[in-house]
Amino acid sequence: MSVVIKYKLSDVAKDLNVQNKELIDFLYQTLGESKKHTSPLTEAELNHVFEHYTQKNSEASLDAYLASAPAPKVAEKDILKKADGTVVAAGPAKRKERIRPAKPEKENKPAPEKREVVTVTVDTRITDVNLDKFNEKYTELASTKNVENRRKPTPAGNKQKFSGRNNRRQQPFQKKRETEAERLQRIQLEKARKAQLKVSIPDEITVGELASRLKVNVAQVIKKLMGLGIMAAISEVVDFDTASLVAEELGAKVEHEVHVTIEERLFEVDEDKDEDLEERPPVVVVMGHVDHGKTSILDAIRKTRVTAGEAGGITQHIGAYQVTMNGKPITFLDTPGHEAFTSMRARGANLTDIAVLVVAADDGIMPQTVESINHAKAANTTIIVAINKMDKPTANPNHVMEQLTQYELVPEEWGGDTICVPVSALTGQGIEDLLESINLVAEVKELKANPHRRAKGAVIEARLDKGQGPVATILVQKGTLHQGDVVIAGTSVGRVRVMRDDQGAILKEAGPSMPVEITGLTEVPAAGDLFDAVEDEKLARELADRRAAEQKEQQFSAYKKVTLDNLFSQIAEGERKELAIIVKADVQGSAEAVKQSLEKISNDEVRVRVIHAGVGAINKSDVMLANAGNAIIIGFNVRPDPVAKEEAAQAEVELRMYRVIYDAINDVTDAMKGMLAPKFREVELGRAEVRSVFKISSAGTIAGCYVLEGKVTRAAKIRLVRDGIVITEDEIDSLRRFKDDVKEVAQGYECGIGLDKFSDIKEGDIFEAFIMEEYRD
Ligand SMILES: Nc1nc2c(ncn2[C@@H]2O[C@H](COP(=O)(O)OP(=O)(O)OP(=O)(O)O)[C@@H](O)[C@H]2O)c(=O)[nH]1
Repeated sequence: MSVVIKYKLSDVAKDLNVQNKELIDFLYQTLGESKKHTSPLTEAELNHVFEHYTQKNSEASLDAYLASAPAPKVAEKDILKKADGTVVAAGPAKRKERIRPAKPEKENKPAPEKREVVTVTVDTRITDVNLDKFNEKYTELASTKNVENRRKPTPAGNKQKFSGRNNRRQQPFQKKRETEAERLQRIQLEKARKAQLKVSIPDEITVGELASRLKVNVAQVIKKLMGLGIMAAISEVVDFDTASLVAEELGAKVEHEVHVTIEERLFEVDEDKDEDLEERPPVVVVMGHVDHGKTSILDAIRKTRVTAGEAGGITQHIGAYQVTMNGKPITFLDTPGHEAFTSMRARGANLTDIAVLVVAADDGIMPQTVESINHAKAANTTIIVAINKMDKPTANPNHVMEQLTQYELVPEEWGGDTICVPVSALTGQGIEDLLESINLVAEVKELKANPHRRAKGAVIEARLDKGQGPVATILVQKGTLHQGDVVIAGTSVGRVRVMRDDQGAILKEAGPSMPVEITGLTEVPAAGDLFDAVEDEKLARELADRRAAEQKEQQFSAYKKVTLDNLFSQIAEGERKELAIIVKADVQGSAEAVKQSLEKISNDEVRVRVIHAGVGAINKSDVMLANAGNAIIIGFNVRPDPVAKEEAAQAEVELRMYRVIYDAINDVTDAMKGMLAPKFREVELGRAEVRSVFKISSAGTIAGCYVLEGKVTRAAKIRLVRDGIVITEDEIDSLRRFKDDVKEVAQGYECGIGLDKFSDIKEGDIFEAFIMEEYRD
């Protein structure tokens, strides 16, 4: 930003004792600036001019100067004498006068040009002219003439430097000079402040806020933005890049203001680099219908490690364990059923890589098998089918495989990609095959994690031990957990005191996919809570406190679970594009029928997706699945069991019971449409022709009409059409037959119609009567 100093060119010329024209030419030639004698010169121009003339003068040499200008010398000498009261050596004084300020003459007004020269030098120096440069020049001059310099040395040496303060002698101009000095000083200060001004700008900032942070006028910011091709009003938001461009243009130093959450400060949020990733064991969950042998298979698998010669010992139940197959460890979540699985998924922790679906070979696929399939699919987990109880004579694995195909699980041997392994938990037959298959799938999945970072994972289960305090089994998902690490799990913080594996062995560290039991937490975390090893315990406690407060708050303000009542607001707010439904019915046929009918009612705004359709009472597992997938449950001719009812109430999962399919379909359809913005369409009622127009003082303009077709009702709107052009649309103010107000007038009858606002009715106008009708698709 250039600072304009209000020195007219003519004044400067006078000061420098040159012709206006000379200065004008000089500026034009050197700077390309066309100036008039009245034009004010900017600070830069003044500097330029001053430098030029100073150099010119110095080149002339003092001797020559003194010798060649006796007349002014006398005058200046006089001035000096009078102002100082002392006689100052002529030579240096002469030189000083050219560059030194203030030799005002109280009684004898000095020659104007002399005064002005001084004034200019003072002012120029006070602005940001590089004083050193001029002092240097003066030093050179002074040193060459030092011998002749007979004046008393000044305190700064025997040369006088420009100081900006040696202007005391120019009394008549004192005031003006001071004002100018102050002004220039202020400008200088402002400049200095601007140069130093540091602004911190967030990712987004309003124009007004930016201006206030830059300590400038909003108009200036808007102008700069316009320069960048951005039209933005005071309240509009600009991004960091734009704002920083503006700020820099206005001379400010920009800092990026970043809001860092506690989580960001606490957790390592950066993505792992590919080169840091290392192979990790797969995490496997065993699922299936009740009594198909989940527990037996988990036990059978656990036994393999004893037979495989691994360190045996007393196996303690820690909710997860590892076995090694062909040198490769596999982690099993020892939680039959999908409880942990779903509760974790509801919290966003997808722990499992592979689901072993246990199907009894003699029983085939049962309702909970289907649930399990749906759970696994919803979690994007690869399914391996263990066809169990192969030792039984009634085992029919082919039948199981056939059934599986109905659920898009086509066995490998039939050309699909689902591995089916016949096993017997009882005899141990096929268990190793199962483990090998798991390794195979794991290999294909290329499961990797970075062990070289702070540990991150999830709580599998937790309990309060009388002796040890809170004990939690956690699964490390990435990083390595060390004894002594500070961890935060949900609202619980603590230092890992003792860390054990599933066989009770004390560990110092645990890497990815390793399940361990830890003590040292301050409170018992919930299964499914995510845990993070952190560096800053204090910050972790702060986060835990905040989480606890948030949890409380959430309990009070109902969590926005989808219900048929709020479905629409959620759709309208763009929060919901899909309505997930779980269907439970009395018989498979109805379940299928309800499922298909529901899926058909998807519309543009929302897709209905039945994530699970099964037979039997609504159970806890349905509620958990609904909770994890934010679904509603529709029961057809079935009831929820008491546990499910309680769980649903707690988790705020909506349960809807129907006895007629049609009602269920209708409710869902209504809920989906109910919140749509109402749509209107026009319904034509009839047309009337204006045959005469009356002006009645009490009623205004009345059109005497004849109803050509349809009818005209009192509530109708009227579109007035004249020669095929719509003149206006209005409402009916009065509708009369003879003297009576009527509700409607049918085709072939005459009536008088007064419009609400429009009165410029003409004979021959056509009144089209219509109503607006709300409708739904
Ligand atoms: N013959 C035979 N019986 C088995 C086999 N596996 C399990 N069983 C039996 O089937 C019954 C149920 O086995 P569990 O392992 O408890 O089945 P589960 O799926 O864990 O059952 P829940 O935990 O109740 O859901 C037990 O009586 C087991 O002995 C097998 O391979 N062959």
